[in-house]
Amino acid sequence: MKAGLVQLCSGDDPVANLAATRDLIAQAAAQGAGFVLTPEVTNCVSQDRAHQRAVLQPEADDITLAGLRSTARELGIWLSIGSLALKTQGDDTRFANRSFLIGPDGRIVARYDKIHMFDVDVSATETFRESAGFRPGDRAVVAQTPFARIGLTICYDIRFAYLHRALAQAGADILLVPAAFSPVTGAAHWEPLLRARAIETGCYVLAAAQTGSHPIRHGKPRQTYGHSMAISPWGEVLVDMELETGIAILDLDLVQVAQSRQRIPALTHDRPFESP
Ligand SMILES: O=C(O)CNC(=O)[C@H](CS)NC(=O)CCC(=O)C(=O)O
Repeated sequence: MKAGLVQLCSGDDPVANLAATRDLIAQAAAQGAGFVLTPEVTNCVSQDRAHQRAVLQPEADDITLAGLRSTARELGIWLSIGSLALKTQGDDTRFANRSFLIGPDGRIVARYDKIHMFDVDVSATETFRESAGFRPGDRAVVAQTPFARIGLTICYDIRFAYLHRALAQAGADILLVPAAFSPVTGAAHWEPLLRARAIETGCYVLAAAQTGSHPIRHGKPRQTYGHSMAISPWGEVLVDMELETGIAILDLDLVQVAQSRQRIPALTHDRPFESP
């Protein structure tokens, strides 16, 4: 199976983002990818709540979800929509940051709501309060496909080793890490975090990222780190897309998952211990 990473510079207009995303997915499929991945918030990069209220939709009406399900069906590919910002139902009116795995028939095979919220003061000028706009999920997800079992995570989740360990121990061969990482924390932490999660779990780690200066017309400008990456189950960097938007294709060899875990079976060596 060939995988294709799509690196985007989404703005705050879902219509424009959908067109750009479909174009790159089609390029990846044309180059042989049977499994294509897009970044976090593929449909809309925005921190302007009023704008989000105006353009975001609930899952049932979302144009990006409907459009990309058609794309997956037309191209006959597996598609990870890294995430969509969506309106939710119920008393908690915050948005969902939700990832979807789409089958080659356009069916939704799995969905996952980001669990860990990026509520962080990176510096005096760079502060994030994701939980002010988004409501966290509370359920980890491993999806079965004919080629692999796939563990879903989103962005800041990468800092929580226990989630990745739980996904791998539940059978995941591949961990997905769609992201919109901050340039500052990306330069300091992105690659070692991805490599650590691959080494600890013996999983492939596939990380499609947002990159660059986003075309945002409402509210605060936003930059992201880029560097979409693929990491082998042994921890090697197979792909680093640097800063440009576009696609990268790689071969997935699931035998390497078993081989890595045979060499270092740490995943099966948990021990009970008293809390400190
Ligand atoms: O707000 C949105 O549009 C969608 N959500 C995101 O972009 C999220 C929250 S701001 N970004 C991250 O989790 C970056 C994590 C990160 O950079 C780190 O862990 O260092």
